[in-house]
Amino acid sequence: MKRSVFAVALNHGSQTAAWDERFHEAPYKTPPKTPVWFIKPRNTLRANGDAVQLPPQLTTYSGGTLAVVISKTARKVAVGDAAKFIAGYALANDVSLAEESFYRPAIQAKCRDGFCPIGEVAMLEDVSNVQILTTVNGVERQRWSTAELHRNAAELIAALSDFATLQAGDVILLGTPQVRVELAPGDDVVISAAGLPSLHTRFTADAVIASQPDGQPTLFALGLNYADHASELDFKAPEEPLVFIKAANTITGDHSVSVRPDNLEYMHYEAELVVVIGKTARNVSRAEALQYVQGYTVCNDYAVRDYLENYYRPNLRVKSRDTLTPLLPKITPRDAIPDVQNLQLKTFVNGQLTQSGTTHDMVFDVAYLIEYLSSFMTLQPGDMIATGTPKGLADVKPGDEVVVEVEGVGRLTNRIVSEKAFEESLK
Ligand SMILES: O=C(O)C[C@H](/C=C/C(=O)C(=O)O)C(=O)O
Ligand SMILES: [Mg+2]
Repeated sequence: MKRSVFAVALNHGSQTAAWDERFHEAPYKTPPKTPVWFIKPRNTLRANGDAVQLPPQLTTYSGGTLAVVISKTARKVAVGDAAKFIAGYALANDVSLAEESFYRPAIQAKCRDGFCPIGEVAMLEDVSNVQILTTVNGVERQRWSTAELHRNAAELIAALSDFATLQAGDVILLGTPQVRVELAPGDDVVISAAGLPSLHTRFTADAVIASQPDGQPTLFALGLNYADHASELDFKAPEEPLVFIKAANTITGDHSVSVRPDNLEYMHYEAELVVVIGKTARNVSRAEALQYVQGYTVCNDYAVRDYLENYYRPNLRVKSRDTLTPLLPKITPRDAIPDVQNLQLKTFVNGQLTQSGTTHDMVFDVAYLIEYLSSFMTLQPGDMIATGTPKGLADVKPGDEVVVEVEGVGRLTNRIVSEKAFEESLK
């Protein structure tokens, strides 16, 4: 079962209380209006009883929480109907480094190997006031209640399924308090709650051979990885890769439709080269990185900028919407591309060339991105990296035909439809 694991930050009252003053200042400007989603990619997933290696020299925290498991396809679910889409609940551990900022996605803090152990599923009738208990080596270190959460499981299912269709087996972690439990090598951590199987994880300094994760291949994407695109958005080029993750629900195919939500100011295309990982990669050097590439393909990393909030920006509601990541199914083998940093990227809207750039202008090149990501997480065959888009964005409207092209790799065509027309087509 290839599941996606979503999580929400700032959903516990103690977090928003602790950060409230900061959230009224730059770069946040205002407290979050919508759930602050993030993804726990498959390299983070572990089962009950698995050991997890603590990253050396980094203070790491346990984040015991409750997870809701989806029972069947859930699309635009009303809060009152959410119970029909719940298979049960599980205890989980949102393991994390300290979060110094919520502005940009916290990939290094949240997505390291083993940073999401999830226990066995069981049904609970009432989760409005579940006591989540964390013990370390048999001593109680944290106790909190789901009654302290801003949004409950039903509200989170409704909010997420409004833009991302959920599948059976998908999981949502409901959040954690501001104060977390610091971990040390050798710690035996047990997360427990009445009516649910406990979750036991042993944290170690030693290298751990992990079980094969059962999650969806990870789709990484890069923000501002072309200096000219950064400048057209009034940003400086980033000093380290601005990585975000897109969930499987957003991917669609060639000659598909992409839905432009109604009542929008601005939805733009983004022609991008996509790297497909071919071999398990961990701590890979830049010099050897391309040996871990299976090949390349093309995506259109659409963005609905109306929905941008300055929390884990670009947030999932902008970048992980259903149908807004057309991806060419054909993978061009690595050896068919002599120099991946010398490829033309183009976008045509209704036959007119509207975007043109070259992979030579990437701020962080393909080999460096593999070295960077594999330095703190294990990349698996099938994982993909959408490497960013150059200057030349423009709004697209229903009826537009959008073609994105990467020299030597392929052309990807799709058509924009309005949300109204798309919903009509589903009836
Ligand atoms: O505005 C931002 O935070 C950057 C964000 C993502 C950019 C890309 O996906 C890219 O540069 O390819 C955005 O523009 O939504
Ligand atoms: Mg992009």
